[in-house]
Amino acid sequence: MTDPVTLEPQGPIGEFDEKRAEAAVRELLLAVGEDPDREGLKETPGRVARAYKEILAGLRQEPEDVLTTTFDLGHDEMVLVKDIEIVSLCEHHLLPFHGVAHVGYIPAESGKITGLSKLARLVEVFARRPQVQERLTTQIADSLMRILEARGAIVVVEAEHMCMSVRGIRKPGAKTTTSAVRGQLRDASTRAEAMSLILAR
Ligand SMILES: Nc1nc2c(ncn2[C@@H]2O[C@H](COP(=O)(O)OP(=O)(O)OP(=O)(O)O)[C@@H](O)[C@H]2O)c(=O)[nH]1
Ligand SMILES: [Zn+2]
Repeated sequence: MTDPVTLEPQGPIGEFDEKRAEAAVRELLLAVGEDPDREGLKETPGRVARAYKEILAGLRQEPEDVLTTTFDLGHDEMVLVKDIEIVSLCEHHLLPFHGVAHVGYIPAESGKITGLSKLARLVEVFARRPQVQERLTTQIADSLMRILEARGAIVVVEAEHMCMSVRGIRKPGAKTTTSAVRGQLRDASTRAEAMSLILAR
């Protein structure tokens, strides 16, 4: 039998259906044996729905939406922004993973540069989606190459996954590091320079 929920109007792809999220949270509370109508939980489905809307806002954004401001500064050497805090949602368990991203690129020959804050905004676009850390890392690097026509890109993400610390194997503090290196940053010496800047404290 077809699930009646799937027959409801879907709206445009990517639209967040707050009512549906609310109903799902109410259902989850029932499934765990709670009473969603008790005083303390009455507002919870609505709160959780709004929280997910915020945490998953990147689903309704494209990298092109944020890498908008570009200047021609004639700077053709590496630009690196370190320690951009990230909170994302592991797509396997819908539990957060959090840590930092380091994002660097070598601008296009033309000197096309973006604002520094836009690099952090780019990270947010991809972090605020159901993710795996590897895909988050490569999507950021690939967007820099494609949209800024960068000659090289390097992205390193270090994160702790709640699905590894609060459940399952329960290893709080374990950090996962992923990297994506593109274009000229694959050259051994350029890559080594970038990594030493990233690792410097
Ligand atoms: N590669 C990768 N794995 C992830 C990420 N986030 C979570 N995982 C892993 O996804 C895997 C899912 O494994 P399953 O065996 O299907 O699920 P599970 O039974 O909940 O696994 P355990 O966590 O080992 O209890 C786990 O090993 C998680 O640690 C990520 O960003 N990247
Ligand atoms: Zn997980």
